[in-house]
Amino acid sequence: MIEDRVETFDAIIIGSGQAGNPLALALAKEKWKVAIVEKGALGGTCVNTGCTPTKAYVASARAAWAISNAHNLGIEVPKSPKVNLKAIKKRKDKLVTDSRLGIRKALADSPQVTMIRGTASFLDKTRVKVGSRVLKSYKIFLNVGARARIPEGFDDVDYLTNTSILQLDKVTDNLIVIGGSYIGLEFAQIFQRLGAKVTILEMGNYLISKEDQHTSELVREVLEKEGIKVICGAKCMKGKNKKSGGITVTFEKDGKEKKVSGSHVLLATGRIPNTDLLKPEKAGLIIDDHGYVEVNSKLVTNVEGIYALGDCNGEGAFTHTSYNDFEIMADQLLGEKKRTLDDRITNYALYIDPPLGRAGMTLSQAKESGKNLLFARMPMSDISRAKEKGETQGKMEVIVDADSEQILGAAVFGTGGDEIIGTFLTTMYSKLSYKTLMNSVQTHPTVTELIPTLLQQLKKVDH
Ligand SMILES: Cc1cc2nc3c(=O)[nH]c(=O)nc-3n(C[C@H](O)[C@H](O)[C@H](O)COP(=O)(O)OP(=O)(O)OC[C@H]3O[C@@H](n4cnc5c(N)ncnc54)[C@H](O)[C@@H]3O)c2cc1C
Ligand SMILES: NC(=O)c1ccc[n+]([C@@H]2O[C@H](COP(=O)([O-])OP(=O)(O)OC[C@H]3O[C@@H](n4cnc5c(N)ncnc54)[C@H](O)[C@@H]3O)[C@@H](O)[C@H]2O)c1
Repeated sequence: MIEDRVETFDAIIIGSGQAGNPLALALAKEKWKVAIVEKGALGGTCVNTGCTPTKAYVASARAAWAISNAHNLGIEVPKSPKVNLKAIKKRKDKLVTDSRLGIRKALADSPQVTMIRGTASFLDKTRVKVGSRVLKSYKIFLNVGARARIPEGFDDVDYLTNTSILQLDKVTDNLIVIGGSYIGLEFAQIFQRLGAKVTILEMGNYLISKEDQHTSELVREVLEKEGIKVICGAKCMKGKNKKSGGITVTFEKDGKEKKVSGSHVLLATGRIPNTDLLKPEKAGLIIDDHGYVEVNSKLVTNVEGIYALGDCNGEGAFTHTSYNDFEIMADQLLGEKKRTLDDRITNYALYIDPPLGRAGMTLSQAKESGKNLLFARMPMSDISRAKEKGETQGKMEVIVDADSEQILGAAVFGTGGDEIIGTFLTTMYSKLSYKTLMNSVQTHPTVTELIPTLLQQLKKVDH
């Protein structure tokens, strides 16, 4: 009888991602008996195939770029740098392994936590199957993340994804990147800087289409200046392995069929949530058309006792949003029950170099809100610190609600943009008037010291 074999827990967590691990530890600390189920490597996407490895590669690519461009700062480098992808990968693998081992140790050190390896799927709304084991709980937390979406027409091709490209130990000759958004642009610049010839094919008319067109055009300029070929309005239809090696991609542009060939192709065409593996219908869970589990602002699904956190709930697709889901969940279960998704202000960075830091609304989104707006923009080329560094590409801009005086959104695309954006974000979370920031004295010489100057230039926006 199945009931004889059932193992019962106070909580079952499916997925050892950016929300699952801290939640397991927080619940265990309060003496809950917790099972955490993981089918792959501990730490999920961020640690193994996402943020950590890509940002390690961004650092190596930046070093290669700095050496190639050192003559601009008066340093003569005798010959072009030699890139050793094996060594770059080894450094990345150590960072990943250290992080993974840290998670394994933290979970193993907690006697209240049982780690179960395998793929979990629902039997019903309180029971989950993992191999031959059956687990039961009245509280089940889904943190199953997402995987690369493979578009139709590429099934029979030797394509790369964010996972397999990180296993290469030789830089590709010609890399075709399909998808001009976060994943595509970061890998495109990494590989171009490491010595590959890169072509980006993007279906939309602009790169990173979630941003304002002005930002998108500046990003394109930066990438093209480094030698990356960008083709927008290119819907990729299929790929074909060439007999002589390499791959040909067929795409449609302006109603015409075109082809481009390369030694490798990276599919960066979005992500699909791993909810299909859960057999969610057996628990009666509502899954939307894109595969996300629907949740309310407290992360509760339509089924009592089942919660969804991280990328799989469609409420954010970043490590910090997944971790914030953990914080909300912990507060709802163990704390003051005050934190919800409604408190979160959108923010992220695109880690090309220079990075794009973003907080809150874009200008187009702000215009759609119907509010009275103030807006200011300043090119990085006006900023002393950027000139001194010889890194003057990009801009800084801010949008303010003219009535409440609160900052609605900001973008810092330029040297240090991923860190500087935090100044705007903190002001937004503090609900301060922009004038507080405008009247602050910032350290010289920094890019941040120009934020007060930027705010002095705010002008009314005509809708
Ligand atoms: C290339 C790349 C770069 C990125 N860079 C950044 C960045 O710089 N900054 C940033 O904020 N975000 C970045 N992200 C996004 C970030 O990695 C994710 O948003 C983050 O990892 C949150 O994921 P999660 O917690 O929802 O789940 P994940 O970390 O994806 O974990 C889900 C886990 O669940 C497991 N699982 C799935 N189904 C089952 C099942 N049925 N049974 C058992 N286990 C299961 C999976 O194996 C996985 O380990 C990047 C993503 C990619 C792909
Ligand atoms: N810096 C970061 O924080 C970071 C970095 C990487 C990834 N991420 C996360 O990962 C998520 C996924 O990123 P992503 O870039 O894969 O997905 P995305 O959904 O943002 O972009 C996919 C792109 O592929 C294009 N595309 C789709 N099919 C195509 C086709 N057939 N031909 C040509 N173009 C096509 C789309 O138009 C789109 O621009 C992001 O939402 C982000 O949250 C974050």
